[in-house]
Amino acid sequence: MLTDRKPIKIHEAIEAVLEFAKEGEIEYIPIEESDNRILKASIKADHDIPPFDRSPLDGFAVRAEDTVSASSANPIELEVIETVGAGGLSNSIPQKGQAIRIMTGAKMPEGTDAIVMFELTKEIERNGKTFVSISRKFNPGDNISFQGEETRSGDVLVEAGRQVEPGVKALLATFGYSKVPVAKKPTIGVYATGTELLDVHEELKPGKIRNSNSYMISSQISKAGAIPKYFGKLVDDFDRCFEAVKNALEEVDVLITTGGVSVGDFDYLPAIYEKLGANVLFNKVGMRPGSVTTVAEYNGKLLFGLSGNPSACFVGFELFVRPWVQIFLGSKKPHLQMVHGELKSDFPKANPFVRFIRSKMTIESGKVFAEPVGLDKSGVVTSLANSDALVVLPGGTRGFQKGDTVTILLLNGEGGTAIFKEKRS
Ligand SMILES: Nc1nc2c(c(=O)[nH]1)N[C@H]1C(S)=C(S)[C@@H](COP(=O)(O)OP(=O)(O)OC[C@H]3O[C@@H](n4cnc5c(N)ncnc54)[C@H](O)[C@@H]3O)O[C@H]1N2
Ligand code: MOO
Ligand SMILES: [Mg+2]
Repeated sequence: MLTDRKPIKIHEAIEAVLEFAKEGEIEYIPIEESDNRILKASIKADHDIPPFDRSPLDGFAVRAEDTVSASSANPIELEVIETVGAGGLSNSIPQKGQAIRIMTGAKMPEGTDAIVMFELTKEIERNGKTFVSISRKFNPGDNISFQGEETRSGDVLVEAGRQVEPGVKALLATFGYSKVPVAKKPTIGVYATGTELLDVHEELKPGKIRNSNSYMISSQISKAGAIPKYFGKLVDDFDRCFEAVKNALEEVDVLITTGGVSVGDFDYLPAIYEKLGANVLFNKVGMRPGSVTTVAEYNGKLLFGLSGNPSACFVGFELFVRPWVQIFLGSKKPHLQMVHGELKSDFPKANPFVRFIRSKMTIESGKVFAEPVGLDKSGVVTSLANSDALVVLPGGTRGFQKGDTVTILLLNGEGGTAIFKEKRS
């Protein structure tokens, strides 16, 4: 067993993984299924918005010149010759002294050049005809929503690499994208290793625990935008694990294993990588939790050997696997978003290595705070349910106090452009 492992820096490990990053192919999917997918092409306006001059009000389309002499002392009357609703078109061209009743969104009738809202008018019925009384002057162009005033044909409205959110979806629909060009999702295989693991439906037995990692990791894979393919759990048996890993690799873009990656007698992943002839990028990282995270490459495919300890497994995924997925999808912000904020409680433990503390982020009076949650050990699972951020405490430090400014990595949200880089180690 290889026990003299040399830890590398976190950013070096991330960079080593991203040497094997590649962008996936494009696929066209129905707009209804495009939520949260990443656009592979920018959205370009292929027509003006609005596409025609239209009324922004319910009222009357008039010839402005007819209103020149109108005042409250001297209102003018125009004959209403037609009514047009949104989606309809006028059939007549108003002549001097005539107007068209018009609704919001309807195309401006030919021959009219101003809109007067209902509230500024009075309607009069006389001799079977309808007239509208107007008591002020309107200028040509008053209250018209002009063609192209919002967007011109040819304008790029959303860049490739953006996620489809409700506002983006509105544009996709506006420009007729019934099929949306998005990045094809990579498939990421998951094997949980460990003779101690029970299935979720099984009763606890002495010495055994339920397998939580594969569910957690599958969920992290989906959240990162990829497709999880869970192959099952494996007992710690070299030959069975070797065959399983080798075969699974053929079916996926990336393979994650959890557990069996440290220096124990039954930690077989390092020997499996060796027998495979895989190129091990690193097998120890200067961080806690997740120090045993090992990444290997075989025929251009990455094998992530994440720790069996749930918190270490979680952090290993977020730091190393997530950016690979995000780049595959074409995201321009593949890393966890980094902010600075105030520590909400003391953290007295010394940190020989950089420490990622599961934390809850809050914003109070416009200031960012982070509060460590739960027990800070790599085997802990409960704190994960209550964290939405990782507080990063630098290595070589003797603990931190409430009120100290710290770096915080956000687990939710749109991601960031910068790779986390430790200042000291
Ligand atoms: N002599 C040393 N021992 C250990 C070292 C070391 O440097 N020297 N590192 C420790 C650290 S740090 C970690 S982290 C763990 C990593 O161990 P492995 O990745 O080999 O994982 P396992 O040994 O298989 O399991 C560790 C732990 O996690 C539990 N586990 C495993 N799989 C699951 C799962 N699917 N769901 C929930 N929990 C799981 C397992 O039962 C163990 O308790 O090594 C330390 N040892
Ligand atoms: O790899 Mo272990 O999680 O450092 O804590
Ligand atoms: Mg182990």
